[in-house]
Formats: sequence, structure tokens, C-alpha cells
Amino acid sequence: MPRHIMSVTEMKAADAAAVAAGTPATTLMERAGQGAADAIRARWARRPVVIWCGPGDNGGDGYVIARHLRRRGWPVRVEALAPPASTSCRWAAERWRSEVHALNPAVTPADLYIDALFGAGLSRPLEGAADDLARAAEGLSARIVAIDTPSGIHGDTGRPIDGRALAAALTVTFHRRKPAHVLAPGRAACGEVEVIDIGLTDVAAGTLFENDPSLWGARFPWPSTDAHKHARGRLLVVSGEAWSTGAARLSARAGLRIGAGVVTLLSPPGALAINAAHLEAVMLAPFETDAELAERAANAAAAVIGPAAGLGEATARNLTALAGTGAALVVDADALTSFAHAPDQLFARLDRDDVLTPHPGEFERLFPGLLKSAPERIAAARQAARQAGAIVLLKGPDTVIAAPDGRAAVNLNGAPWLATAGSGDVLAGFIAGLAAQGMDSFDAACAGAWIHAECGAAHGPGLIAEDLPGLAPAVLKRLWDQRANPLP
Ligand SMILES: NC(=O)C1=CN([C@@H]2O[C@H](COP(=O)(O)OP(=O)(O)OC[C@H]3O[C@@H](n4cnc5c(N)ncnc54)[C@H](O)[C@@H]3O)[C@@H](O)[C@H]2O)[C@H](O)CC1
Ligand SMILES: [K+]
Repeated sequence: MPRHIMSVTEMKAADAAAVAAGTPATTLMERAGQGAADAIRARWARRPVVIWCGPGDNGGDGYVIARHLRRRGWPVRVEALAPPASTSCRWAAERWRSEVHALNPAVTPADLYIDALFGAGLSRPLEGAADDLARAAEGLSARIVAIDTPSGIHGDTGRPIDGRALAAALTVTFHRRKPAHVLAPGRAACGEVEVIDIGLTDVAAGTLFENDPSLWGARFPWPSTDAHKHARGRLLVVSGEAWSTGAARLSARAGLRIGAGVVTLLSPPGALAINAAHLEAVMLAPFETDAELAERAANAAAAVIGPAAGLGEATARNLTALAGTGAALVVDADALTSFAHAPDQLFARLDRDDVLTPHPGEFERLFPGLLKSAPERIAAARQAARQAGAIVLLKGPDTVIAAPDGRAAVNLNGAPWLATAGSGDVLAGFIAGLAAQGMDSFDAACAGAWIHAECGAAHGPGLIAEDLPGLAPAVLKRLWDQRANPLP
């Protein structure tokens, strides 16, 4: 089952739906608090703990956690920012039946801290004692467990509303992740995220998902037993000029590794010898004009254009020629920047099978001001996909994939090792290689990004882009083994 990422509003609607269906809000709070206490006990042995409780239901969770930890013999001290202001918080505080101290903004010495000040209801910047506490708690995150979200981080953006926020080693949230758990800087502030099931349904969920095999695994283009190479799709990759051929070869090799049946590198005449010297299974063919490119692409299922393709008119013409064929395009790097002066000309040539793979700088050139004006990068990528009429994969530690129809997914497995020259060329090849095998372009972009990140995480320090294609088989093998019994 695909895992939704839900907004604060959608979560509140899921909450309300459960209550309307007969589950009291206090029961949801009891499940949340008990689940959080269990997650805490699974990671830390009994030790002195201070629980910071806010006035709302986030605080209510804190009182429930206090009760469950004390029942297991933990030495618990509850400190309240303010008296309970919600019905459920009052209910939870009454059942705590022990002393409640005033919040000590200088941080009472303890071994572990539970941040139950604010969660989904954060509506303004931290102030007063809460802000003082956030300052005093800086550097303590290794000993903080945040409930729902680190206080100060807004659930829908992953950013502090304004000013300070707490950070945690573990964040326990409920039912589904929110954008705050997957978008920088909230993703880092959360530390490890654990999602507790409290019996809600996805009735209120939208079309934003965690990017993992549960989203696209069922549609992964495994070859049929009688497959032959042409049945697995033809992929074209456009090479740059003589001194700029490595990037396209990285894409081509990645396309082959991910399973495309036949991959052809289309090379300007001046780069043929250099390309030929480096190729084995990837085939090579010359092109000089955009018309020749279109001719070569006539029976290609997918094509990559952009990696070191060269900036300017020639690349723009070559893209235009490819866009006129039936091939699904993956447009990266120079092919994106070559339209910076006239993004609408690019968008007019694209269709929903095509995939743009900009990093934030390229995104800004094609969608000036959008990253800054959108509430966060998911909204920005969704708006861009609508504007371009194509799939937009906005790269970063929190890569977002968005389709013109509103579907979007966020990569959770990004690894810092991927920040190396040529990594994007390989990603473009993975995506196009999957599209060449007939995978829907949104699914191909999601699967390509997930596999790319898994390869990076598998290798770790010292990764260079040349390593990436060779790391794909192990990831594909895991997917292949799981296909029989997909992840829950
Ligand atoms: N379905 C679920 O996800 C469940 C979530 N639970 C918990 O409920 C909270 C959300 O509770 P809510 O009362 O809506 O909001 P908060 O407790 O986060 O805070 C609201 C409270 O705080 C005041 N406030 C907001 N911002 C500030 C600020 N900067 N300074 C001071 N005061 C502030 C606001 O006025 C309210 O009084 C969710 O996070 C979960 O932890 C349920 O327990 C189970 C189901
Ligand atoms: K919190």
C-alpha cells in the first residue's frame, strides 16, 4: 500500500473522521501516548526523564506518556508551559494524578527530555518560556524525543514559522508522516522518525506519497520470460561534443543497467572516436543535425538529452526534434538551461510522458521565483509540473517528484554521498531506462530516484558517479526478491 504524506489539515480531518465514526478523541490520545511511550522504552532503558507539556493535545500526549513511563518505573518529572487548554489535554492531565511543575526554561537536569509542547497546532513563532527553552536546549537534541514534530517546526513546511525550534534524536508521529518529517530542515530536526498507528484511516489523504517501492513496485517493468532485447525498449542518449562525452555515457550505462534492452549513444561526428573507445554494450551512432536526431529517435521509447549536451540554440533545436517523436524525454542539465531565456518554449514542446530533472538552480532558471514564493518545495514542484505539463523531479536531499495531475512523492532515502559530479547523469539514465521499458514516467521518475538513492546509500563514503550504475543490480535484486511478498 502506498504511504501517504498528510498535511496538518488532512490529519485533523482523519482525526475528526475517527471521532465521528465513534472513537473518542481521548482514545486516540491514549493510543498516541501509549505508542510513543513504547517507542521510547524500545530505545532507552529506564532513566530520569522530563516531559515538557504544552496546553494543547500535543501536551495531552505528553501527560499520557508520563503516566505510561511512570507505570513502568521511570522517574518522571512533568513540566507544563501553561495549564491545559483543550478538553483532551485536560483529560490527560487529570489522569496524570501527580505533580506538574512550571516549565523550567533553563532545562532541568535529566537524562532524557520529551518535547510535547507543540505539534500540529503550532500557529505562531515560539515565544516567552518556550523560546527560552528552545535556546537552552540547543545542543541537547541527542537526548530529546519530539512528539509529532519538534516544537517550533511547522508540520506542513518543515521550517520554523519564524525564529527558533527544538531538534530531536527521535520524533514519534501518528498515522502518517507530514511534510515536516521529510522536508529540510524539519527532516534533520526530527532525527529518526517513528510512525505510530492509532487506528486512523486514509479517508482524508491527498495525492502526496512517500517515495518507496510500495508506491510503484507493482508496476516495475520486470522482463517477461520470453523477453528479447527489443521488447525491453530502446533508449537513446545524446552525447556532447568531443571534450564533453562522459556525462552522456554515464546516462547510457545507467539506462542499460536498469534494464533498457538497447541503448544507443547518438554522437556528433567529432566525438565518435572518443565515444567508441569507451563503449561495449552501449551502441553508437552519429548525428549532425536535429533532423538526423529525430530520424534516429523514430523508434526509441525514451531519450535522454542534456548531460553535457552543450548550452544554446543547437541543444534547443535537438530537444525540439526529439520532442516531435514518440519517445519519452528525460530533460536534464544543459537542455534545461538552454531554455532559461524562454521556458514557455520548452514547456510547449513537452508532454506528460516527459520528465524534467532540475537541481534548484536549474529550477530557478525555468520557474523564476517559484521556489521562494511557494510554501515549500512540494508545492513548488507541483506548480512547476502543472506549468510545464510534464513530470518535474526537483533534486535535493529531499528530492520531490511531481506530476501535472497533482500526484507527488518525496524521496526519504537520499544520501549525502550522491552529491558528486555525474550523479545527476546517472539518475537521468535510470529514469529514462525505466521509461524505455514502458514504465509510466511518474513511476519511472519515482523508481529511478529511489534506486539511485539506494545505490548511493549502499556505497557510502567515497562514492563517485561511475560507481552508481554498477550498484543498481544489488538494489534490483532486492526489489525482485520482494516482488513476491511486497513490503506491508
Ligand atoms: N490525529 C493525530 O495526529 C493526533 C494528534 N494528537 C496530538 O494532537 C496534537 C495537535 O493538537 P492541537 O491541540 O491541535 O495543537 P498543539 O497541541 O500542537 O498546540 C496548540 C495549542 O498551543 C497554542 N500555541 C500554538 N502555537 C503556539 C506558540 N508558538 N506559543 C504558544 N502557544 C502556542 C495554541 O493556541 C493551542 O492552545 C498533535 O501534534 C498530536 O501530538 C492527538 O493526541 C492524537 C491524534
Ligand atoms: K512537539
